[in-house]
Amino acid sequence: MALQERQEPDVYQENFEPTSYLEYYRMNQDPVGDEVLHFLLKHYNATFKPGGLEGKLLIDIGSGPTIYQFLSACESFQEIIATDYTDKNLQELEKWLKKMPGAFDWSPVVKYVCELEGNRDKWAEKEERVRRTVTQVLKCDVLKERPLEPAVLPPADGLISSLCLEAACPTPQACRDALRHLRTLLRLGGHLVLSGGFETTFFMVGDKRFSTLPLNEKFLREALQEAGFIIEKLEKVTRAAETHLDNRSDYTGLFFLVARRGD
Ligand SMILES: C[S@@+](CC[C@H](N)C(=O)[O-])C[C@H]1O[C@@H](n2cnc3c(N)ncnc32)[C@H](O)[C@@H]1O
Repeated sequence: MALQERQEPDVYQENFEPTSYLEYYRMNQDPVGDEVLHFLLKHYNATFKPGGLEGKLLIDIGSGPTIYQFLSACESFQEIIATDYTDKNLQELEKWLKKMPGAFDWSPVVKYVCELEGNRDKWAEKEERVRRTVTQVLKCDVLKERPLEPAVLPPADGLISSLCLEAACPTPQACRDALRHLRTLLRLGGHLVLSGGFETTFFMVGDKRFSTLPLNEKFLREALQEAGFIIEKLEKVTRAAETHLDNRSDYTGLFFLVARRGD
């Protein structure tokens, strides 16, 4: 199938400012970011705790400039590869990974996850573990048949992706195709851990508005089945009343699912 040509100007390369986006993740300062973090961190912790998913290689699809999604997975995967579509996000990730000046302070979020794991004092150690485990930061485009080209990687044991597909896919068919593209990165029996918002049509990054593909449970179940995944767990939460007043995005809820790649 012909690659999805980008008609519109490259809104993410041009307008997605990592430092503006990171403002959502200043813990205890942003109700929307807190709602997302509390939900996702709880389920990442439950998914990657001892006895949960584990393996050699985990690839994060559409990492953005964030590292919260690695905090539990770094305990059960030997190597994590972060990926994103924009150069600025990849540079922001490198800033934190290499402890460069001006990097975002994730320590409140790291401490929160260490508390979930029962040892808040280990937060500095946890940060170093993430820095050791995230070995590469690669360019990614989920609309391409081979999302990570030109990089060629061994089949991953796991994929994670948070709040990316709804941002990256302009149509439902593009999302179905993206799931098929992601499947090619995963070994047979490997797991996809997918999370995001329900019914989101836009979100703001600073003063820039990004349109998104509104997802719902029915569509996700059908699209994942069509792409050859078996859903093993799907958690969801309705958006809290107090964040509905926040007009930076119109998501109605959040989902977190674990699916296995069938043969
Ligand atoms: C809402 S942000 C999510 C970032 C991060 N995963 C998180 O949990 O906050 C959406 C991300 O999707 C990325 N993106 C946009 N188009 C993409 C594409 N075609 N392929 C992969 N990622 C894309 C953007 O660069 C951005 O980092």
